[in-house]
Amino acid sequence: MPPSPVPLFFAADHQLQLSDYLPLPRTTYLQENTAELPPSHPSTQLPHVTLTYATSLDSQISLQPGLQTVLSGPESKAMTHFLRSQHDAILVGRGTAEADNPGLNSRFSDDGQFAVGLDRQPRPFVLDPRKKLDPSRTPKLLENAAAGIGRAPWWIISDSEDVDQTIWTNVVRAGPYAGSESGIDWETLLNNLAATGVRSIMIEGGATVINDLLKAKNQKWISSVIVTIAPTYLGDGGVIVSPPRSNAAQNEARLTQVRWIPLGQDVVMAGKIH
Ligand SMILES: NC(=O)C1=CN([C@@H]2O[C@H](COP(=O)(O)OP(=O)(O)OC[C@H]3O[C@@H](n4cnc5c(N)ncnc54)[C@H](O)[C@@H]3O)[C@@H](O)[C@H]2O)C=CC1
Ligand SMILES: Nc1nc(O)c(N)c(N[C@@H]2O[C@H](COP(=O)(O)O)[C@@H](O)[C@H]2O)n1
Repeated sequence: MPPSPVPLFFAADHQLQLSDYLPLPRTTYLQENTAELPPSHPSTQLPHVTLTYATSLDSQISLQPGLQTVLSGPESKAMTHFLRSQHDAILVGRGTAEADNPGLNSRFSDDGQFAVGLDRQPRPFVLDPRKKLDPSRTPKLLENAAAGIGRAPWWIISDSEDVDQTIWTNVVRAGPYAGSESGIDWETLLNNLAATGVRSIMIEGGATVINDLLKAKNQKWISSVIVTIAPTYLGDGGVIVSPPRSNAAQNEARLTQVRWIPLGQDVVMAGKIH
């Protein structure tokens, strides 16, 4: 089969334009053998958090709950894969894991030619505080890890869940969890992630995760926002990104240091939130 053409993202070296929004170059390595990791990380620094997703013009990230919807074109999708290679970890909510059966690995090298090696793959984390997800419903994550083209997934559950260590081997605690209204305590979670060696994490979704992180009280944990905007309206009934307002008089989340990068038919917007 002839090799597929190098996506425009790599050919045009848009990586440079994104560099202000990326974490520091990866220097640490999460090891597959967790026994080799120190019990807690000496640094108290929280990870760099990149919030990144693809949206329609009507602020929707999928056609309906539970349905995976292709929004990014090949160029912006390639950018997402580049971003994945720049982060230690990647996080999605249980809804996304169940709906999409995602791979969450990086499938391009920096020049777009090859898949990156395991040392550049992010660790996938699935946020599932009530431990409702059956790991067998996310076969791609497990297959990628078995094939050596992605890291083994870890699960994020609340403090109150019991864990059967024979099934739930790779677990990070999210602190207490009272329900989706209040969400999780991101500071606790980010501290716990840092303790496993995570220095940078990209958060891809879905809407429940994004809307919680964009709440006024949680925005401070976001280091940068990188959103792909696709030239399409999905219409009523989709999964909407729109955080709840805490103060009607104020814009809840105005981005600064904004940069727009056209990529194929899409535009990518990068910014900071504080
Ligand atoms: N276009 C894009 O870039 C993306 C689209 N999606 C789409 O989003 C949809 C899934 O979105 P949702 O249904 O909202 O599911 P979700 O992926 O946000 O997961 C919801 C579940 O995750 C947990 N959770 C999420 N946020 C939490 C928080 N702050 N605190 C505690 N627990 C939390 C809870 O168990 C909750 O039931 C799918 O259709 C998927 O295809 C997902 C990711 C990216
Ligand atoms: N960047 C982007 N564009 C879209 O159009 C999307 N639907 C998504 N979805 C996210 O990517 C995950 C799928 O990843 P794999 O290709 O299976 O590795 C999906 O779960 C969403 O997080 N992203």
